[in-house]
Amino acid sequence: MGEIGVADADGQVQGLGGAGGDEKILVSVRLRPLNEKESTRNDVSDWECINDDTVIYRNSLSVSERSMYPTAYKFDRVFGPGCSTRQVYGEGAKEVALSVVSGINSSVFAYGQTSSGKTYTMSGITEYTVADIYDYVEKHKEREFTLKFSAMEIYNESVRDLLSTDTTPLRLLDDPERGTVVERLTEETIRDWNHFKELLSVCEAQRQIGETSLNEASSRSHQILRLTIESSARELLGHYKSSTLASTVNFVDLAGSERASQSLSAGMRLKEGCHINRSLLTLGTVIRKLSKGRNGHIPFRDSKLTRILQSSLGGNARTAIICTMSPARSHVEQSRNTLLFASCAKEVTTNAQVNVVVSDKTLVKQLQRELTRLESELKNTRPDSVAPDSMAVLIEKDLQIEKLMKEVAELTQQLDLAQSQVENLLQSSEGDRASTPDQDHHYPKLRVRDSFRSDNSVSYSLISEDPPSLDLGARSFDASQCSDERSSRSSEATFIQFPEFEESFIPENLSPEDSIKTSNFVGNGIHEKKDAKERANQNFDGHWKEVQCVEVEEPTTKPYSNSKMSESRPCRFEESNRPSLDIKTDTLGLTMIVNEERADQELKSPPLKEQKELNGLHSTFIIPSPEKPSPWLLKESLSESRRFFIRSRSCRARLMNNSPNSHFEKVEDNESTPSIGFEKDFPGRPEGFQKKLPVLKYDLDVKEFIKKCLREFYEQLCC
Ligand SMILES: Nc1ncnc2c1ncn2[C@@H]1O[C@H](COP(=O)(O)OP(=O)(O)OP(=O)(O)O)[C@@H](O)[C@H]1O
Repeated sequence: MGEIGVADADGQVQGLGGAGGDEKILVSVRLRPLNEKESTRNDVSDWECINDDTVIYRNSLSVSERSMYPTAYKFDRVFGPGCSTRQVYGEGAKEVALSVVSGINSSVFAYGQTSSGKTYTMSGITEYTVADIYDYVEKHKEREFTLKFSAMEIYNESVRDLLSTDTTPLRLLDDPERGTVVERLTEETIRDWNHFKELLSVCEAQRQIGETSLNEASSRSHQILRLTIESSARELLGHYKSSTLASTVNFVDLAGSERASQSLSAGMRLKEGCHINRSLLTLGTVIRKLSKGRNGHIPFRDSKLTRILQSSLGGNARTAIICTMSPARSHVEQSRNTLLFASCAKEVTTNAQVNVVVSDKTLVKQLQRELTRLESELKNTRPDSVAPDSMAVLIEKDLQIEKLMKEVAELTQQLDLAQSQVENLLQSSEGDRASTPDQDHHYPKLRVRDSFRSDNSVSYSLISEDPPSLDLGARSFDASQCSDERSSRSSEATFIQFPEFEESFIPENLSPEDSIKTSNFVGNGIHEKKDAKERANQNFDGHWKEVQCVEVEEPTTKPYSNSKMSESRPCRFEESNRPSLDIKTDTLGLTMIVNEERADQELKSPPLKEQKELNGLHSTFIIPSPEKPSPWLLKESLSESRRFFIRSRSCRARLMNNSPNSHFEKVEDNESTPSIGFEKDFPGRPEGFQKKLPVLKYDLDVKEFIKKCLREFYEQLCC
């Protein structure tokens, strides 16, 4: 058999013999008639069953006895001397005993003093029960029953197998499911009624019986006859169609308590009596404690009797106790003790359950079904019920961090490259300037506000990766000429210095997006963050729309033989051999593409517009130096100072002082003209710029900002 389970009794099981659950032990009292010896002694009967449940002490009690002992005892059922054993069985044990056929454990006890009729009663109850079981089996052909019988006795606190000739004491084992188990206890399957009777005879023959003064065949041991019934449905119908019910009914014939003085025991009988009384005392203690509830320690293990009967006394069993007593006055004290025991037993509650035994095959099937169900639940609930756990969040965060780190690394690399380029350019520029005589300190300082910078920021320079090619038929512009020494050394020169204005005639409606392409753009130092983009967008158009031409009146002596300037259009420079194709100038890192038509349109613009543009440039982007007046503010004095802004053929703004020989540079319109790159035009690193570069911090915010600006500028400039 497989695992033993416990289930609540359902209707089917109840129909078989009774319901389980909490219930009190069924306690009955049986008075036997006075036996021959008692009658011989003229012993009188002081006990009488006045009704079915009450027994009274008829003899008059003294005053002291009345305060100590009650005169009436009430139980579930009392049986007088005239009641038969069948009646006792039928009314005091049958219901409990037959619960075994329903899968409920049950026990029937006989408790009383020696010679009170325990063996006499229990022998009858056992046979009646087995007979009724057989009768039940005969009436329930739909189920297949198996009856197994075992018998043991506890003699002098040793367990012995009554169905075996081996007198070796049996060990008691504790099974977590079945409770106390007697090891190697013989269990015989009852074939039929006769077989059962034979087994009973074997037990009777094996049991320790001795002669005492009170009983010629006194039982000197506690006998436990155990009948186990297993049943299963022949057809797999009903709730327990695939299960087997297994339960046990115990018929317990206890050894009788005795007084050594009364039983005249001595020697072996005295020893037997001591063990009997000790185990009965433990049984009484257990019953008394159980009657007060299950709190505290219950000394089941203090004797083998209570240990074996533990489940029957307070566990998974229905229990009926029949207390036998002699009505003789001579045994009144023993009878009171029996009634006291019965009174306590009446309060004990047991909790019987239907015992379902699952076969190994059925158990495997059940486990397989349960496994399938759990797997299905797991599959169904996983997508819905499992929320993103911490691991998923961490993985996502790690991926984000990794992505950001890559971006930061790229930006850092770009910044390093740009900074290196700037350093190279600055060194080159400084080298050129160091080799150039200080001849431009008289030039008016031209300041163009850096729209990308705040007042306290490092200049935001536009540089070209390659030296700008300025020789597209245009005159070159030497940046060193348009910046005086003081301004170039000024720590406040945090502005964009346009060394060249390759294309001044940019159509007014030409947006940077369609007119400017960048070959390289590197921000050297950025301290503006959030508003940089906005200001860049706002001012970018202004730079290239309004800073179209900065010119002053034409010098008296034209320095360019191949150029002519229009007097009526002072800002105009008409070039006969102006390139017919787009003018491409890599200036400040920006390549400006203006086609010829647009340039012509611009050239044909009315002077008023140009003046307006010039004013706009003046008011917005060209800030006169506080040290020196700007040429357009001192237009009248320009002739005197001989400072001019002239326009090259490529509309390059050119700043000239009054020393044509030293400041006018004639540039031939040929391809061989050495290009004056940014490295030459760059006036030198502003002091502020030099100071602030090292403090650039590539923290995440700056890099993110740089990345953002770069990306937007690229998108705007390249589209
Ligand atoms: N109800 C009864 N009607 C008639 N005779 C009875 C009844 N009960 C017991 N007897 C008789 O009393 C005698 C003793 O009975 P029994 O052996 O059953 O007592 P006991 O309690 O088992 O004693 P012990 O504890 O010593 O074994 C027997 O001869 C038995 O026939």
